[in-house]
Amino acid sequence: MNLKDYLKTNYMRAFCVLFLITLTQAGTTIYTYLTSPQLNAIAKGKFTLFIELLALQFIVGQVCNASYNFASVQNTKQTQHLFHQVRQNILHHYYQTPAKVSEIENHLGNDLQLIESNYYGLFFNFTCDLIYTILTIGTLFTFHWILVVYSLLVAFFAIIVPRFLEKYTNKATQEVSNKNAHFLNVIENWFNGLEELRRYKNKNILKKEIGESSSKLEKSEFQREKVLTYVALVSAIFEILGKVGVPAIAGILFFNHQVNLGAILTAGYFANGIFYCVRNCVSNYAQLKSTQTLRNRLSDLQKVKKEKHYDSIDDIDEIIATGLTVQYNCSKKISYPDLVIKRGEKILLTGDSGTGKSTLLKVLLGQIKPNSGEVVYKNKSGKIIHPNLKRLGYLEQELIMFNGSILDNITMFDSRLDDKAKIAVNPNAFSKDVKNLKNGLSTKINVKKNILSGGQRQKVVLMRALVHNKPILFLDEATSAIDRNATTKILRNLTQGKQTILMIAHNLNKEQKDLFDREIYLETK
Ligand SMILES: Nc1ncnc2c1ncn2[C@@H]1O[C@H](COP(=O)(O)OP(=O)(O)OP(=O)(O)O)[C@@H](O)[C@H]1O
Repeated sequence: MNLKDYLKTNYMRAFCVLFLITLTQAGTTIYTYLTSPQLNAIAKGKFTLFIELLALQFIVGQVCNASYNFASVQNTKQTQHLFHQVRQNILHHYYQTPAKVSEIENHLGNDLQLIESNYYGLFFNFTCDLIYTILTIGTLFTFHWILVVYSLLVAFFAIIVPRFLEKYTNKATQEVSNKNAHFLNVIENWFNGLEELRRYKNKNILKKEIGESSSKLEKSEFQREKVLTYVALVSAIFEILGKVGVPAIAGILFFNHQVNLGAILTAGYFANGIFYCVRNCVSNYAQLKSTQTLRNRLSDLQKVKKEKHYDSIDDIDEIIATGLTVQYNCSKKISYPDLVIKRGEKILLTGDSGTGKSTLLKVLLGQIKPNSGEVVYKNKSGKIIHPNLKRLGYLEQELIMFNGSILDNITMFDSRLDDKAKIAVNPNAFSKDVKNLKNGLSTKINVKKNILSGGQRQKVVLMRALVHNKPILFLDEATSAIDRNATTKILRNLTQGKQTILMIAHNLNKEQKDLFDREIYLETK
């Protein structure tokens, strides 16, 4: 994210902002310059000329006022438009590459805010100050070239010295972003379990964890402010040198009859303006640069990744897993028997708790890389293919619902599947549930206030996979919250279909188990 992106958002508007800023600053220079002929008119007793110059100053002042405010509004419009695009691009990135909610929140919230106030907002002020400085130093020529040389010399040092501190400001800003990401992460982790903490009266752990993270964020904010203050401090030394030096030189030139009386006062005004702006430019520039790492990171997030070519999931004829082992950090190694799952097979996966059933589904789905062994997908002619595993049907234990109607949650907002979804209701034992809901399938779901029971949610998510014709379904305890009769009905429907099914389930009765082609039992080793 940089100036080019700002310009690209709308070239015409960006040009308009630049034009208005230049107009404002040229006006401000003329406004100050008029003080010199006004003083000379007073010294020479020309009252009418003095009043005319005063009136001209008034008009110029009003023009500056109007153009500055208009530029400011247009700048805000341009920046917000750019941010809207950035947010869209980042969302696209996270659609392709999943991440923690807190990380996404940090980028879309805090980081963008930081860039808005410390980059685009500052750039506007920086440009105003820079244009004013150039115009004013140029105007000093009309008084005496020595004033220009002195101003340029002091301005040069005022700019160059603080640049050495740049790398520290950059580092400090990055640190604030990291600490903020960590803070949001801690909040997400601990507040998810707030109800449970209340139940067991565990306020202290919440206070401790959030407190520690908040304190680190506070320290990093303070450190950043400290570094920026040092930059401002160094800049202020040169500002004073310039503000005092220019009128002093103008005074010497006056006593040597090189400039008139008005020039002393006006050069003093200009010096105030120049060195105030130079100081602002320097500290603003340091802040602008301090956002560079962050801006680069957000730019990277906006790069559109080329979609990989995948084979169709409909071509999968066989899944073969050989020599699989998985070792999590803090638990013992899980070894799996070799597996061959043929197209259309209905397999029940059972075993004691913790034997690695859910982990196996995640390995087959490519979510977990095994420590050894491999999973290959083959087509009808026995050739290894590379399907997009994210497209396979998968029902996790944690069910994801969206704000929308129950029908939307089944069709995933694709109204072309409405009829299919309505047909799926009966064989999936959902008819009774629909009758009990006031608006049937049109009943709205709010994810924050879930109105569906655990079993009803399982039925909705199962129907979601079925109406989307997923050729392979991995089901992780997909019927665990559904009553026995309804489960039998659902399993009967499921096992009569063409899909390949690998389903983890506990406590199925014989009748239910017999619906499957075979059972894989994972043993504790
Ligand atoms: N994300 C993880 N990090 C560390 N260890 C994990 C993780 N997920 C699972 N495990 C460990 O791996 C082992 C297998 O877990 P898994 O959830 O696959 O078992 P399971 O057979 O599905 O259990 P259950 O029937 O109770 O759902 C367990 O010992 C568990 O503690």
